[in-house]
Amino acid sequence: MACQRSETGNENGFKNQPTVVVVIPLPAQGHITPILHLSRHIASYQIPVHFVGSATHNRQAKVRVHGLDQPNSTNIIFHDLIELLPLSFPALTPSGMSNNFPMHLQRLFQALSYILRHPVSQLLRTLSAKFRRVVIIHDSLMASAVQDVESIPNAESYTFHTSSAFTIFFTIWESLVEKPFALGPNIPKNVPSHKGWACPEFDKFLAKQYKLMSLSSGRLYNTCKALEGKYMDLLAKLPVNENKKLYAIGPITPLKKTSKTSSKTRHYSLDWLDEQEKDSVIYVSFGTTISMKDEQIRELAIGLEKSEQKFIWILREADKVNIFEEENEGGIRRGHDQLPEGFEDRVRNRGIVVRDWAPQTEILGHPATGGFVSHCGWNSCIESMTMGVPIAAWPMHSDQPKNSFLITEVVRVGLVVKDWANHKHDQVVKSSVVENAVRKLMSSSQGKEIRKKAAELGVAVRASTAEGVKCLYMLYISPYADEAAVSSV
Ligand SMILES: O=c1ccn([C@@H]2O[C@H](COP(=O)(O)OP(=O)(O)O[C@H]3O[C@H](CO)[C@@H](O)[C@H](O)[C@H]3O)[C@@H](O)[C@H]2O)c(=O)[nH]1
Repeated sequence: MACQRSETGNENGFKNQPTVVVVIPLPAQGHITPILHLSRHIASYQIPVHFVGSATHNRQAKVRVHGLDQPNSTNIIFHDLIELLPLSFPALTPSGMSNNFPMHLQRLFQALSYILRHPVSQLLRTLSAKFRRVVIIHDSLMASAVQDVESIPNAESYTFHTSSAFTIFFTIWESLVEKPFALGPNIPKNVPSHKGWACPEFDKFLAKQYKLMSLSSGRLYNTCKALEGKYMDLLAKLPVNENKKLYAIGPITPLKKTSKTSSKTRHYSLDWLDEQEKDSVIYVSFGTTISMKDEQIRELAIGLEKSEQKFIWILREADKVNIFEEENEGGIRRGHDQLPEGFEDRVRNRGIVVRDWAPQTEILGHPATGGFVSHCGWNSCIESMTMGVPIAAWPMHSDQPKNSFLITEVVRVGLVVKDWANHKHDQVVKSSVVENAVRKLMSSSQGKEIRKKAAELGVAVRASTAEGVKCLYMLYISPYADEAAVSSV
């Protein structure tokens, strides 16, 4: 390796190193998690990583990541660039979009992407005086915060996309009035449109960030060729990506095998899974931006009960702007009122409802987990596909309908809970629909076929980790490493 490991793990210990990396996540869990995993990968090359955010969101990153105590984590230096969030973030008035869209986070995104610009710029200047090369990796929605990169000669920025290549390609494609080329015969034509799945304010913000992305030297995607090679090729052909380097660096999810040995820190859901048969449990979770209506929670509970399948259900509120505020308690729902009376007693031997932060990747990696009811946030999708677990897709907003289409119609490792093309977004999904979807995935011959396909895809996706690692290696080390070192990775 070209770089030496620092003994101290602090900034001063890296003075003689050629490269430093600065990462800037969007302040939402679905964006913080992948950029933190990416930071750990980079840090494992003995490159210092400066992780930038508000004090609140940096704390959130550290509290919720599973396994930050790995040795290379000492190479990650957190910068609380603003102490406390200086503004209050009331929800914007919804204007005709899906009820599920996280409007309260939208105001936070807008504010932070601008507030961070000045302190980020100062940090970059300090680092540029100490290191030969400053590499900035920013979330695709935080381009505003890094726009001063242009004025720093030894700095270059890369855009990190946290959604699928498929969704990003079709979102851009949809927005192009004049199509720059024809789509081939094997490219689906009936991909769900973005319209109605977000909100006009978000679309305006997205357009602004995408415009500023022209300043970056390349794009990083949390995907791999085995999964989305075709869509990476299409992205490369888009005019917006002309002269840009595109890297499929995924999967960046840690490929941690679930250990059977119990420990004090091990989550109780994993101990419960140890008692269950292989592929017998369905995991139910809707990420960190969705609060279901009480009526929907009841229908889901009845559907799970009637399906007679074993389950782990993560029942949480959407994250608020500050997850540590007392009234939010990190998304934990207070009381059990939303569940049908006696529900938890009746399902005691075959289901558990989890209200705290669950170790999702370990649950998905457990041999007893045989299916996943998911909203199709991209992290959940790629974590599930990496672990070879099939998905019952229940998209709610933003990129989720397109991700769901990719899972169910393109790579075919899942089935839809509901036909969303003909469904009002805020309409309650009935218990019978949930029951049928869960049964189909867990105990029908069609479900068995899908599970087999998901297991095969999992093997290919896990094998791609080496390819993703090579991409990262070339991105961060190659200007200073010899060819032999590059090809040996
Ligand atoms: O108890 C929990 C709940 C969630 N997670 C993790 O939290 C992340 C959630 O991410 P994701 O599945 O992508 O869902 P969201 O939180 O909804 O993600 C937002 O960000 C994603 C990435 O851009 C988008 O694809 C989604 O639509 C958007 O809602 C995943 O890594 C999960 O493993 C846990 O570890 N434990």
